[in-house]
Amino acid sequence: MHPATPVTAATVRQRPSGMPVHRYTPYESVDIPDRNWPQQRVTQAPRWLSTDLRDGNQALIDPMSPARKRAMFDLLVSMGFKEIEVGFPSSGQTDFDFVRSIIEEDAVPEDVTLSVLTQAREDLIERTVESLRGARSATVHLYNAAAPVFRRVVFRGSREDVKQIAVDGTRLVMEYADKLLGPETVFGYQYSPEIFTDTELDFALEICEGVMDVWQPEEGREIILNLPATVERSTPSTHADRFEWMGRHLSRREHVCLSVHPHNDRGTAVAAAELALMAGADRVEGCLFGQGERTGNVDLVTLGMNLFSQGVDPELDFSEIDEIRRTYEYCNQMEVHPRHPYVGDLVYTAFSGSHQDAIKKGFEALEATAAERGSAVEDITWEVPYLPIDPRDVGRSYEAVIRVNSQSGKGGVAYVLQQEHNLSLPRRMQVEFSKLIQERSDSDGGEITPAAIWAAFQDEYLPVPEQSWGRIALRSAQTSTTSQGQDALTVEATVDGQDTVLTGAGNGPLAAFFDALRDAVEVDVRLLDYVEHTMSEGAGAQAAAYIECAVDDKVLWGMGIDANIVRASIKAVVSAVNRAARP
Ligand SMILES: CC(=O)SCCNC(=O)CCNC(=O)[C@H](O)C(C)(C)COP(=O)(O)OP(=O)(O)OC[C@H]1O[C@@H](n2cnc3c(N)ncnc32)[C@H](O)[C@@H]1OP(=O)(O)O
Ligand SMILES: CC(C)C(=O)C(=O)O
Ligand SMILES: [Mg+2]
Repeated sequence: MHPATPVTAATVRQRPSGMPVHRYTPYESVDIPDRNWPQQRVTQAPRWLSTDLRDGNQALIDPMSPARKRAMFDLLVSMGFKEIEVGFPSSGQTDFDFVRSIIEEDAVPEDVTLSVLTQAREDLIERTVESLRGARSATVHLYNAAAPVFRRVVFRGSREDVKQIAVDGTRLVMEYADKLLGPETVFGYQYSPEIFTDTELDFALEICEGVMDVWQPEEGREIILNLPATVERSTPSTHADRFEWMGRHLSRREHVCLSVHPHNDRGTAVAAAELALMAGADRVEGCLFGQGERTGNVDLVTLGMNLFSQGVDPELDFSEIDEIRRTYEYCNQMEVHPRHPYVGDLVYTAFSGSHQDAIKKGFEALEATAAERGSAVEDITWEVPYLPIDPRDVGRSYEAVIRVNSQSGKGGVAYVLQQEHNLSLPRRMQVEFSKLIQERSDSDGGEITPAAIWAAFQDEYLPVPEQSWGRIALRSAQTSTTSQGQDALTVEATVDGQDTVLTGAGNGPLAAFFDALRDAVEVDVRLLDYVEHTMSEGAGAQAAAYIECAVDDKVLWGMGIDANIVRASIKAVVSAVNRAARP
C-alpha cells in the first residue's frame, strides 16, 4: 500500500506574499455582543429604490443619453419599482431636463416617487427642488460625507461643522420645497451621511439626530435615513452590527425608514444588504446587475431573485430577465457577465458529467412527482440538483441547461437526445454512445452542439440511405405465421452489395430474423436486452426500438425507428450487425 503522507500545518508551507500589507488597517468591530440579527429571517421584500439613473449613471464613461435614460426609467417602472432616483439635477442641463421631461410628459405613474440627489449647498438645493415642480410625489435626497478623513481633507472642519452642513442643508431643502413646490406634490426627504462605513457610529447617530430635529419626523411624515457603504470596507457581518446598533439608538425609529446602500468593493454587497435587512433595514438602494461606482452598487436583480428562490415575493418582476438585461445593456453600454447570477448566459448550464446526470434525474423525478399528484410541474416545489431556480421562471428555456464537451458524461448526451429527439436511450446504450462522443470531443476539443450529437448518433445507429454503410441495407420486411405456429419473416435487403431475400422462422419476429441472418449472412446474433417506446402520440407516431445483442463475439447496441414496431426492431438488429463489422 502507498504510505499516506498527511497534509498538516507542518507540511503546508505557504510563504509571505511580499505585498505591502502594512499599509492597511483592520476594520473596527462593533461592541454588540447581544446582537439579534443572526436569528432574523427576511420574510418580505424590502422597499426598493433603483439608483440606476443616478449612482449607476454617474459611473458610466458615457453617461446615458436622454433616450437611454428614458428607456431605463420605463423599464424600472415596468418591473415594479416605486422609488426611483432619477438623477442629480443640479449637476447639469441633461439631468435637469430629464427630470423635467418625465414630469411634463406625465411618464411617472401615480404610485411612483421620484428621488433626486443633491449636495448640501444652497444653489444646488434650489436647482434640485426646482426640477421637481409639478411632480406628484418626490423626495429630495441630501448627502454630505461624515467620515474623519472627509472632515479633515474635504470639509476641513470639526464634527460640529460637518453636522451643521447637514442640518443647514435640511433646513434649506424644506424652505425651497415650501417656496417652489405646490400642493400637488407630496414631498419627502432623505438624508445620507456619506461614507457611513468609515464614520464613527456615535457621530453618524449624532448627525442623523440633528437632521431629524430639523425635519421633525412624525406620523405621516417619515424621514429616510440612508446609511451608505460608499466604499465597502467591512465584512457583511460587521456591516449588519452597525445597522443593528443604529436601529437600537435612533430616536423616533418608528418614523424612520432605515435604508441600506451597499457598494461592492469587497465583492460582498449582496450579503451586506441581506444581513442589513436582517439587522432591521427597511429599504435597499442599488442598481440592476450591480452597475455603479467602481465595483458597482448592490445588484438588485440578485437580491430580488435571492428572495424569490427562498419563496419570498420580491415585489419586482424578473420574469423576462433577458429583456431586462437587453435594456440594461443598451442603456449602460455595459455587458452582463456570462456567470452573473440568475441572468448570465452560462448560469443555467451544466457541462460536467455528474451535474448533467443529476439534473436529468432531477427533471425526471419532478415529472414523476407531478404525475403522481396530478398537478402540473409548474405547480410543485422546485427541486432539481444544481439548478437553484427553474430557468423558465425568468423566461429562459431548458435548451442551454445541458451542453456537452469533453467533461460531459452519459447523462448530458442522453438529455440532449431526449429533449431534442424524444429518444430515451437505455442506460448501457447511453454509456456506449457517450464514449463515442467523448472520443470526438477529446480529439476535436471544445463543445459538441446538439446538432453534432444528433449527426453522430444518426451516423452510428441510423445511417440514412444516402450515406449508409455496413453489410446490410434493409428494404422491406414482412411477417407471417408458419403451419407450426411460429413467426416467419421475409426480409428484402442488400447484403454485401447484392440484392437478397432473407427468410427465417422462430419464436417471434426477432428470433425469425436471427435465424435468417445465421443462414444467409453467416452472423450469429443473440438478444441480450430489448427496449421500445413511442416517440410521439397519435396517428403517424414513430416508435423507437433499442436492442442490445451479441453479434458473434461483440456485444453492442442497435437502434431503429419506424411507424411499425416490428420493423423498428428489425432495423435495430440491422444497426447492431452493421456496427459490429464497422472498423
Ligand atoms: C458617493 C456619491 O455617489 S455622491 C454623488 C456624487 N455624484 C456627483 O458628484 C455627480 C454630480 N456632481 C457634479 O456634477 C458636480 O459635483 C456639481 C455640479 C454638483 C458641483 O460641482 P462643483 O461646484 O464644481 O463642486 P464639486 O462637486 O467639485 O465639490 C467641491 C466642493 O463642494 C463641497 N462639497 C462636496 N460635497 C458636498 C456636500 N455633499 N455638501 C456640501 N458641500 C459639498 C466640497 O467641500 C467642495 O467645497 P470647496 O470648493 O469649498 O472646497
Ligand atoms: C450619495 C450616497 C448615498 C452614495 O451614493 C454613496 O454614499 O455611495
Ligand atoms: Mg453610492
